[in-house]
Amino acid sequence: MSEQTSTASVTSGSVAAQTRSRMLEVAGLSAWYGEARVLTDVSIDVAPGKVVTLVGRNGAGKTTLLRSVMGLHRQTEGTLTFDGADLARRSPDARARAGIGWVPDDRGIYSSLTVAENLLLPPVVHADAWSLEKVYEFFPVLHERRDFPGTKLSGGEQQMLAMARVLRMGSRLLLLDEPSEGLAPVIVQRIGEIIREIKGHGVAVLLVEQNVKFASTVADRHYLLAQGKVVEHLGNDDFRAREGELLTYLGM
Ligand SMILES: Nc1ncnc2c1ncn2[C@@H]1O[C@H](COP(=O)(O)OP(=O)(O)OP(=O)(O)O)[C@@H](O)[C@H]1O
Repeated sequence: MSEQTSTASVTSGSVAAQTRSRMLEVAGLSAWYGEARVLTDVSIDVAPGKVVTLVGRNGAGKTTLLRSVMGLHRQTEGTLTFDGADLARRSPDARARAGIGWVPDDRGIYSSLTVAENLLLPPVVHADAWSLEKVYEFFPVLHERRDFPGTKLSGGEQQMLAMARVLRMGSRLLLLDEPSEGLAPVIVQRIGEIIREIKGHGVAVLLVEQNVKFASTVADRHYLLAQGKVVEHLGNDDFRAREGELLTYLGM
């Protein structure tokens, strides 16, 4: 898949032509680390209740894109809007208050705190915040483990806790960085079910994922990143149809 042909299919693809309601809109985003440009003119969008993935090889720029949306990476150009409001000058805290929830790849669980304390520590930042009861109803395993310290949780439980924590804060857009990484297949399947259920609550998800099979079970659309550029934009049916090609391209 050469970058040239791929770019052509972006502009001619049916997905690009669709009109979608946009919760998050990233337009013409470029990002640098010092002199090194790692994102070039990236434009993506995510609608409420939809899951959109960023797929690409290591170093393609996926995490930098998520961090730029959260305001954790600031050496950028381009526009970022959330619910129609410009995010550019807002701090990560202000973006969280607007309803963007960051779930890092290391999950960021406080190991010395219990599950309940991890859930209750961050402030509720938005009126759409899930109550603790709703969180426990949705994630029964967190209720069972509510008095366990973070250190005693499995990787899958930590991932659920990290997602639950931002839902309790009131996030309406979850930024998930490789949620399936390092988890057993059966747990990955459960995380997939949770992501699909979250959609039903109107929550949007922007998901960085290298696991193409997993991505195809949860997502509505996919952006393929290569060397900091969007080289493909595919609906999930096209993504599934081209799964073999994409796996080869990703070196999997
Ligand atoms: N703190 C940093 N300083 C300098 N360069 C960085 C830094 N973080 C990432 N990079 C570089 O930016 C590019 C994009 O990295 P990024 O982590 O966004 O990619 P990725 O697609 O998420 O890959 P991975 O899955 O390996 O994290 C890579 O070339 C990486 O080496």
